[in-house]
Amino acid sequence: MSLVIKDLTKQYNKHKTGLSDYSITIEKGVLGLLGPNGAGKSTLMKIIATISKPTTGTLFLDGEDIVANPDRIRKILGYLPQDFGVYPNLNAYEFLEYIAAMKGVGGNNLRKRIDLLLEGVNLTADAKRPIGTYSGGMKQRIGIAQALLNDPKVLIFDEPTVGLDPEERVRFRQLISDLADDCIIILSSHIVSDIETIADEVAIMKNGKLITKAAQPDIIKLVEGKVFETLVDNNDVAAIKAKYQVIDTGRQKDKTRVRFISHTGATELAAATVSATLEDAYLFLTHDNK
Ligand SMILES: Nc1ncnc2c1ncn2[C@@H]1O[C@H](COP(=O)(O)OP(=O)(O)OP(=O)(O)O)[C@@H](O)[C@H]1O
Repeated sequence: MSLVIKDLTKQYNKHKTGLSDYSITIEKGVLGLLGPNGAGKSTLMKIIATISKPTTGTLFLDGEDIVANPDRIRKILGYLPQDFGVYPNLNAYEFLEYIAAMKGVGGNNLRKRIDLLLEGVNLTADAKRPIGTYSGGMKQRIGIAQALLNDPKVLIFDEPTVGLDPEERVRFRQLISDLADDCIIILSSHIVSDIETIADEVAIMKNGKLITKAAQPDIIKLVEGKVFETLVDNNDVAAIKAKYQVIDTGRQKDKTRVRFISHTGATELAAATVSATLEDAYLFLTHDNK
């Protein structure tokens, strides 16, 4: 299965561009979308979910035009939007039955499927109380369950880990990795460590454009050898910030540990290269002076 997106542009109005000449090919497995606010992640996901139409450009799923024939993807789609709304008076069972009816999912196995999904998102014990009484994280988990109702082959999760506690993040990761062999899974997050642990490939976006898409090790390679750490007096941090892209700082007794990027080394500082992470690469690639 492959989703081929070519030269996609979404112009919301004269001044607002959601995506600009965006091309990407997405295969089976988990693709993580990383990008700062307004990068165009939700816009891309809405267009793939056929909620929104591109201004120009094409999307083909296994060779079929999904802008012209949205039903082709809708039948096999699971989608968790960023602003997922629930019906507060329904309990989890009733809500999932309602969504199943909307999606045309039925049959003898529906009850069993709902039970399995509720178990998968750890909501079995709370399934009979109104969703309006749920915490933010529990609502997010019912959102994840509804996206999986129709046994989808294309799964789109916009910020799925928002509101989830660490234990539930692990559970979500497990759920996704069980599905990844068989599906295209696209998910966005602001949290680099979430993407790092879930995604096979990462697409880094900024200002409606794709900066790069590759397997994680290949993205990290782009900054390997350029990431340094040094321990300096607290008063010296500002001078380093003025000269280099500082990724992170942390207090260490009466000094400050500074992690920064340099293309040419930093011989004036007693700095050593350290092994790069996805977060280093992400911050480097989306830095304003890039
Ligand atoms: N309905 C809309 N009308 C006008 N402009 C919009 C609309 N939706 C999004 N935009 C603009 O399109 C650009 C991309 O927004 P989008 O929501 O896709 O980014 P994002 O990467 O998902 O951001 P975030 O991480 O904040 O959710 C932004 O400049 C945004 O203001």
